[in-house]
Amino acid sequence: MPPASPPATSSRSGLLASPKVSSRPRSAITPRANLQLATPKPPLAAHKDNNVPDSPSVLSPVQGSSAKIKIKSATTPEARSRPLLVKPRGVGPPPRMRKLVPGAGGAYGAEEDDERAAWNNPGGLAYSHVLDQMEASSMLAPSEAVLVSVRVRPHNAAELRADTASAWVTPSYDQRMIKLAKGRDGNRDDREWIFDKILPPDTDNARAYATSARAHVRSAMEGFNAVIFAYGQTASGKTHTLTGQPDTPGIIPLAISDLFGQIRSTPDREFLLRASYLELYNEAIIDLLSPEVGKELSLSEGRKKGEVVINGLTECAVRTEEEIRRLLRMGEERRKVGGTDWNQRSSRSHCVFRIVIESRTVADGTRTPGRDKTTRISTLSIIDLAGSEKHTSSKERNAEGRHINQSLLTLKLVISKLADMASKRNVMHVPYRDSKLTRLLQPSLSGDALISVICTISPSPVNMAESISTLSFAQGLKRVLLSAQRKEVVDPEALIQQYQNEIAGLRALLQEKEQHPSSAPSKGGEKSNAEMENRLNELKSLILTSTTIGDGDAEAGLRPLSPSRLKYPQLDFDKTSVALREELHAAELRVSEQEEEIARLKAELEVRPLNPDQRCIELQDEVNQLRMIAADYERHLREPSRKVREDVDREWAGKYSKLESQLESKTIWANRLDENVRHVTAQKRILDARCKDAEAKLLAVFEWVNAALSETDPADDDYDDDDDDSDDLPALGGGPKRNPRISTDNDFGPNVTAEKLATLTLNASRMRRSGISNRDLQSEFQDWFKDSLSRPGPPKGKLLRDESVPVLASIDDSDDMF
Ligand SMILES: Nc1ncnc2c1ncn2[C@@H]1O[C@H](COP(=O)(O)OP(=O)(O)OP(=O)(O)O)[C@@H](O)[C@H]1O
Repeated sequence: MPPASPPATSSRSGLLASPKVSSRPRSAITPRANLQLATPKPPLAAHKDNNVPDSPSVLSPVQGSSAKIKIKSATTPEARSRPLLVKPRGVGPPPRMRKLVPGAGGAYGAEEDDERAAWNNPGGLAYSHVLDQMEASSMLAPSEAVLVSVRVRPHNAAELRADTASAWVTPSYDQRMIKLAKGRDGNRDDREWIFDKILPPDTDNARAYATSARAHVRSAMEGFNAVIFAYGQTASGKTHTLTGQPDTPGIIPLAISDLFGQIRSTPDREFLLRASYLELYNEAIIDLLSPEVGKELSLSEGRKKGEVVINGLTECAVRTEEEIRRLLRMGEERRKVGGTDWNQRSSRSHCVFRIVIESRTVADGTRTPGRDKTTRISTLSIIDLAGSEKHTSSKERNAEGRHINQSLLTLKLVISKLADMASKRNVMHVPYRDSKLTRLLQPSLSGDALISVICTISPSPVNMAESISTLSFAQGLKRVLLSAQRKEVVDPEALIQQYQNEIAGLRALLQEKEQHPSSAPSKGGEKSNAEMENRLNELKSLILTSTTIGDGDAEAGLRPLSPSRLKYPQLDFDKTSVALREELHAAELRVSEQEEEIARLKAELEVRPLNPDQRCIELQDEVNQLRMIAADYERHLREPSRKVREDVDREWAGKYSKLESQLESKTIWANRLDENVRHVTAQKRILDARCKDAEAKLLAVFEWVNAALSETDPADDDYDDDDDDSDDLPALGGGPKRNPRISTDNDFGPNVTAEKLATLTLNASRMRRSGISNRDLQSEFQDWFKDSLSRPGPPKGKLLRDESVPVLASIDDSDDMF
């Protein structure tokens, strides 16, 4: 069964200050830290452990210490205001004796001067340790100063291509100093910076946690508000440091593990943990754990001066590491990241991961409250600031960048004002309200929390200006004064106290019901036993003690450093036990199936003949038989198909030849038709010409006849030679009476003979004599003539070879119409 998701409470909560839970009246939820400080705060020992990063908590107060509640710095105000840029002249070797020793891959340098170190440190004490002791007087007490570390990331691939040299070095005589390496021209900017820790590029996240965060995490368990944040230009390694990767978990996952480890090793206290996660994107506060994705939250003033309340922030009570990790993953999926010109996954917002820790004493590891009635309430806040950045090629990124730069600028200003205040300079106003980031950080920056800042810088000379800017910000931070105090309150409304009260009430009720099962429900109301038991179990599970936290969690807490994790990097150690159990079950099923299969195969093998040669022969036979069958099958398979194909071929060949002969005769027909068309066209042309000729001739004939008629006057005796009708004919072809206008030559064509003309003329004269006028005669004659012309002649075509194709005989040129 999957573990129940952690209960979420929506609260009006002050970030980095006193936790608030909305279920309680606002007046009751503010821990009265200033009123009820019970346990004195002992001096913290961070500086002693500077060179032993893996040692236990360095800021945890020693139990039972009788030191003052608020630790004052051993230094004078003058010492506090002294700049932290300390150059240990007179201690370090003279510059000419130092030589630059490239770090791994030449990426980072460290100056080495063994001779000088031996000379200066005859006892063999680590040089930096000597310096630690020397510097101690000029440093603020850790409880009052911000712990500032500088982490130089390794060169990335692009930087390595451009220039493998690091812009920064840490001299071997002072592991807390960082300074600029010699430039290409051999010159060097002489500036040096000293911080609490310098983490060179080869530092892994586990070491970064041990040196820069563990003390703060453990202090938070002890009841001090603690803030850890990463600051640096974009792509300098803030997210890598805080979140990390599955194989190199960052400060947040390591802190979670550490918290649970601490609970395990503190049998005299019980704890209640609540987690929240928010981001500050373009000046809007977004709740990353709210069921309503992208829920925007508002800020308001708390009741105390400088207190800031985030209204409606979701806080989830968590029981196991896995639950917190799940919440973290959820928040990380929701937070705004985007590709920029410098970082493929750049954080586009400031993110705050926060755990509220409540704890109380218990007697001997039991749930019985101890004699101390106070509840410690503290907040551990881990903040991944978005990186300052230059103008990018994306519009959206530029808008985000403006907001990021603006809020970081305000943060710088606030820090510088606070540093001035610490130096007793007259500061009228600290501009917390100029950005939401500084408003959120106000309670911590104004001194209510232990602060550790990891400033990340790039090793590349290209980013030198930004790195120097980061270092000066870090320097300002070192001058800020803190006055964190343990938050121990006698608060009946502390959540852990409320839960304990409810647990006690439920237990009493259940006991009463057990003793008097028949009695009417009294204080328990309508709740059934089962409901009460469920609630009781839920509450019990939320209150964590060394006995309720399983070893698994504790082991998981040290995952990053565990040998198993190192040995099996491919394994997902973050899986829930339920998921792992399911996987195990599935794997077991598969194993049992495979075992069955193995058994079956074994049985089969046993009944097989053991002689391998025999088996080979058998198999060879089988193969041969199969080959024969296949060949036969192929033969039979091919036979019918061949026949079918032949039939089809034959059928199509017949069709083809028939169509071909049809095509041939059609072609002949078409050719002849074409020939005839051409022939007819030619004949038509001849006929047209002849018609024209005939018409011309006809006209000539008309003219001639008309002329003959007009010359043949019936009254003229000259024409009437005898009584014979023939006398009526005009004299043609010459004669004494012939009209001279009438040509005697036959120029009407060979067919219009003189006889024909004579007949015509005779007819005409006969008609005239019978009283027909000249005009009528002429028209009559014309009709006759036309009639004779239009009378159809005999068909002149004849059919050749094919009956359907008439082939016309040529018109005989001699075949005149007349
Ligand atoms: N110490 C380191 N060791 C190995 N890789 C690192 C280290 N620091 C950073 N990187 C790599 O450099 C790249 C940029 O780092 P990261 O995203 O942490 O930068 P950032 O400062 O959070 O940037 P931004 O402000 O844009 O979010 C990442 O690919 C990261 O894995």
